[in-house]
Amino acid sequence: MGYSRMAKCAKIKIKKEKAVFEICNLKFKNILDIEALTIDRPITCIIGSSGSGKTTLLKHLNKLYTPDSGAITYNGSDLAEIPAVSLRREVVMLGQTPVIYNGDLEENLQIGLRFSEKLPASRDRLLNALEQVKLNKPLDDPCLSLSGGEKQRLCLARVMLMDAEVYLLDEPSAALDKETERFIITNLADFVTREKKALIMVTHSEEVSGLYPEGTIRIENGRTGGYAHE
Ligand SMILES: Nc1ncnc2c1ncn2[C@@H]1O[C@H](COP(=O)(O)OP(=O)(O)OP(=O)(O)O)[C@@H](O)[C@H]1O
Repeated sequence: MGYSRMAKCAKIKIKKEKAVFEICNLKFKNILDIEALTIDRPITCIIGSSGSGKTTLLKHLNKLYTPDSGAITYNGSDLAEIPAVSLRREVVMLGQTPVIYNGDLEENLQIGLRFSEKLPASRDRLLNALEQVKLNKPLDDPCLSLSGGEKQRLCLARVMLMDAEVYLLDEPSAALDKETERFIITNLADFVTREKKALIMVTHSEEVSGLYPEGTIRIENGRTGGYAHE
């Protein structure tokens, strides 16, 4: 990227305590065209109509997609220079479709830690994670018979165990009723705030984005003007 384009973005950069992601002149196919975006609040909700590019943006933050042009930095380092495996130890993503493996709840909870070469969690931590997502099932219960919402909650518990710095969640409450949604999202938000981590979630739920008006970013036709309350 030319120096002048970076300088232009630097000028409009908003100084905050900790900039998590900064995006500058990102173009991707005809889907995203983001001139400048800083994502630096503890809780960020990405909203916008279907097909507007929300998931595509989230995938860029996890290096599942690479911009055609432009740059993304994570805490000041160019994402292009960070190996995907290292990034994903700190920045974990939960996609729209819950992925459940053969086996019981315990195996499904531990597998995220195993994939990222972290130590297994104790039984107490596993039970606590299930409590956080309101899933009252024994650890040795098989998973394949869980309902859609239960599978989604199990996957949420799995990522919460990862002790990441940033959680990227794509419609984490899509399969949940309103009461469970509120319980789980506020629990998650309390957890990331308490632990000084960041939560970036794509959501269609006005109940969820309504809880965090200052953290809401609207994206339409692949473009965004940043946080609604700058
Ligand atoms: N790798 C890709 N190649 C080509 N087109 C893609 C690719 N990924 C997504 N798209 C298209 O880009 C557009 C934006 O998709 P995206 O999944 O980011 O939307 P979204 O805002 O998350 O939508 P929804 O709310 O329905 O989940 C869609 O038209 C989609 O078909």
